[in-house]
Amino acid sequence: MPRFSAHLGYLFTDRPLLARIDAAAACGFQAIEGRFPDVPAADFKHAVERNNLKVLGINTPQGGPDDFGLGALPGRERDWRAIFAQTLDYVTTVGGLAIHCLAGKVAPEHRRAAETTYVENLKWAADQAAARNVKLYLEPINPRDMPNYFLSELAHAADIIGQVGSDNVFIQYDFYHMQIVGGDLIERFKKYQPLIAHVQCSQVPVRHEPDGDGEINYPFVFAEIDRLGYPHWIGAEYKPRTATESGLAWGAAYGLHAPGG
Ligand SMILES: O=C(O)[C@H](O)C(=O)CO
Ligand SMILES: [Mg+2]
Repeated sequence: MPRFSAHLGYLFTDRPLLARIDAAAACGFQAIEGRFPDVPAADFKHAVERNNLKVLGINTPQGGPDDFGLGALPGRERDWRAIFAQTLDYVTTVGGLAIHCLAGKVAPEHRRAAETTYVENLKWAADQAAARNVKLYLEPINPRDMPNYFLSELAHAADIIGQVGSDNVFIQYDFYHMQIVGGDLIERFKKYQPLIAHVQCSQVPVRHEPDGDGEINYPFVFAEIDRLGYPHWIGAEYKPRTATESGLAWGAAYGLHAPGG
């Protein structure tokens, strides 16, 4: 049976972060994930515990306003180590499982250097994380939404993981990005399944609820990955059409509901 986690960077965004945690639990989510939190870790932990939720992955901070992560940025290695250490401390304090290592945006002429930087940064980070029982996730993000983002291809993510050579680095397979960059969602999921430790969902072309209004047949996708033995969570990472609570019909079969429903 598919299990869903609420991505707090996308759902319930009409309220502050700690109230989003309460709202996710009230709607039947049993786990949360998201961007680097803008509240102290102790407050986050308290909100998670009072709602009996699991914390899955947290992103590394984005860096400066023009960055989308620092993991692959040549010359920013010290900054990367600092934000990674900050994220690892946060994740372990709140009992989280993983860190999504944002790669950052890289101009075409710097991609070769960026590859070396990303691999070396991840080797260092994978050791740090493994020592504290935290996994690392890499997520290919489509270049239509995020031009110049270093990691947009699934095969590239798998290749980077091979170069890092750690058994603590995995793919975060977001069906939204995967549909835009290549489609063939289930065959590619099967091919890389041993490396996939988390998936996320939203509709295409508009990134809204994973319901019937779009390119992806989610009831089929959810049933199929379940049949294939996918044991991990599915992150609900979409932009609700209106209030998050009024758009949960897609999740009724999986225990999601409006508060009190
Ligand atoms: O944009 C995405 O799909 C990533 O999952 C993310 O968390 C970036 O903030
Ligand atoms: Mg995603």
